[in-house]
Amino acid sequence: MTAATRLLDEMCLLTAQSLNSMDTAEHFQVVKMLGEGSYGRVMLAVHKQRGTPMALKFFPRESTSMVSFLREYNLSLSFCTHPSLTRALGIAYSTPSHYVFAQQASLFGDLYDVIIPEVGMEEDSCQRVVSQLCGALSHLHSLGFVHRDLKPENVFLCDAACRWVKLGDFGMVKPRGTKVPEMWYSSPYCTPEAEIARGNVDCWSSDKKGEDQPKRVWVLVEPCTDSWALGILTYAMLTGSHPWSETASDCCSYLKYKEWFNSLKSPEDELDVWACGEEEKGQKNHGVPVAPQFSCFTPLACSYFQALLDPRPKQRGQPEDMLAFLGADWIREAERERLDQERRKSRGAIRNVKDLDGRRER
Ligand SMILES: Nc1ncnc2c1ncn2[C@@H]1O[C@H](COP(=O)(O)OP(=O)(O)OP(=O)(O)O)[C@@H](O)[C@H]1O
Repeated sequence: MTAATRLLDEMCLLTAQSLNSMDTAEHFQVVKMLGEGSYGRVMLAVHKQRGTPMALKFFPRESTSMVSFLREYNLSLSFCTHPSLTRALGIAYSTPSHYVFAQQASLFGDLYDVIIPEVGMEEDSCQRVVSQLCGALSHLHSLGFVHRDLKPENVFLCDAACRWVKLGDFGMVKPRGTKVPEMWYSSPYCTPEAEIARGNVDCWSSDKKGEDQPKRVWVLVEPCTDSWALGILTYAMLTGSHPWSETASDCCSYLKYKEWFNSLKSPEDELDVWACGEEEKGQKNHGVPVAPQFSCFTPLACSYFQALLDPRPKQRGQPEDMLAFLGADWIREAERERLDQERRKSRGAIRNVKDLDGRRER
């Protein structure tokens, strides 16, 4: 346990004693909804006396434990001091139906809104986001916390061009080394190591009555979970799609990726492969061509993805190491022209969809 995680526990105990009940309308004018997730609704509000804008996050009391509410609030208040982390504002209270805390409001939506399906976003913007997220994650990791829920919906925008973004939603954050039950879910964001908990034959055991029960697999929380998610999120930003539909040993596109990954046996091999020409590459790469879903990327970007999307958790690259990959091209020139054209075409179409439907479904 780090000093920071001990302090977080202490602060939760102290704030539990001083959480007041309050009527939102007494102090705030609620302006509009900023977003909604599975745990809470977030409203833009203005302080009635001071005029200060803020995001109020409402957690229904019937489905939220006070402990998890206080952990999210105190973590955001005291440890999210990095400019790319969403900080709480020192206001927390309860109403008869909700627990509520106030956070800095990001007024330009979240990353989900700017990633155009099958097209992605501009490479420059993507690299700006990666650079900021590397800082935000490194900050959390250095304090001993792991975010565990990095995805487009949790990256909030402070301007339209992603010059300033903030990672938010700290509901899944856990101290590094905490024992948690491993969960597999059908998503590319799920790490390969979670497949052990997929409900496959190996994971089932018989209970006393001889009936099959899913066997819980306990694992330790590690920062490499965030590294994996950063790799998938970067792919989504650059292409508007995912490299595979689920990280599972029976998913064809994931298998193709693994075959390509395994063909690069050593770091020296890897450098050799990226240094040589297109034709040579197939041979040097032990005859395994680049996995098709990565063929639009430059060698530099391929190395970036292979570092973060390493199926071996212990060898996976850390966010702070990824800064070295920024600044040069990630998308091959021919592919970039096609994506630019698509982006110009789809801008109007996306606006129409949003105008008609409001917020897209998650
Ligand atoms: N501080 C903020 N400023 C602006 N928008 C925000 C802020 N916090 C949240 N949002 C918006 O509200 C949405 C839901 O918020 P959040 O992810 O915190 O809720 P959640 O219920 O914990 O979500 P999840 O289902 O991902 O766990 C976000 O995707 C974002 O669009």
